[in-house]
Amino acid sequence: MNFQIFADYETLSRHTARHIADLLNRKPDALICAASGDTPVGTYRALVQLVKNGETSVDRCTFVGLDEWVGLGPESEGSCANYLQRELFGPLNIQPGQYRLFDAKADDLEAECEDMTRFVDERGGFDLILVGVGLNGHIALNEPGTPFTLKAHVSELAETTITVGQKYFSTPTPLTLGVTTGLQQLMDAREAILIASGSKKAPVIKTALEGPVTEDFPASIMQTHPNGYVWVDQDAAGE
Ligand SMILES: N[C@@H]1[C@@H](O)[C@H](O)[C@@H](COP(=O)(O)O)O[C@@H]1O
Repeated sequence: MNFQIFADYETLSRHTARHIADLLNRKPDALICAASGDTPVGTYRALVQLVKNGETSVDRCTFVGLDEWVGLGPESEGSCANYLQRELFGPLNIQPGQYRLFDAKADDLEAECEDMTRFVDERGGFDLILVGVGLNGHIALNEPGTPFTLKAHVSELAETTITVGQKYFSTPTPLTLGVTTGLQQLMDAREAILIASGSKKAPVIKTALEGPVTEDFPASIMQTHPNGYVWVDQDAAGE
């Protein structure tokens, strides 16, 4: 695993965007799993800049949304779909045929997860998965205690996730379940990048990197990824 500390959020974001651009230049039809959340905003903005400058192209790649709140769709401001459209697909002019998002309003969520897993498997797995980390150590919506061996699945949200998740919504929103990419898919991805920023994430990063590798702290799985990168800013490296 590669651990690097960057001076600030801007530098971290530019470095991560550059890494994605390098992958796209090597493999223009790459399959990329993209997180939502506050952390990757800077990375996506930097990537948009690189594309605008002609340093890379997203014309042939495919994106998969990392996770979604069950019951919410793109019309909901706090949904992952809305976020990815706003921060990534819109600014990059990504066409509808170039991405697959969880349908978290599907009647049969298990079938939706199986379908998502099939979509990824049929394309040979992820070339790159970009994730953030929750305050309880979750990756995507893989909460503490989730087996490392799961692919896409329905997850019962932890209390912290429900509380912290309110920051994405302007009015209180009931959240109970999620649909999420599984940690087996993160392990199977040819590259996995976890980014974190800010002092709130410092204890999380310490436990993820120095604690035992355990399903009780999902982010610890990064220690075992053969091409895993944990990139943080100074504040997130504080502990
Ligand atoms: N489900 C999302 C994760 O995919 C995200 O990476 C994490 C951190 O979010 P943020 O970057 O806003 O701190 O928590 C959320 O609950």
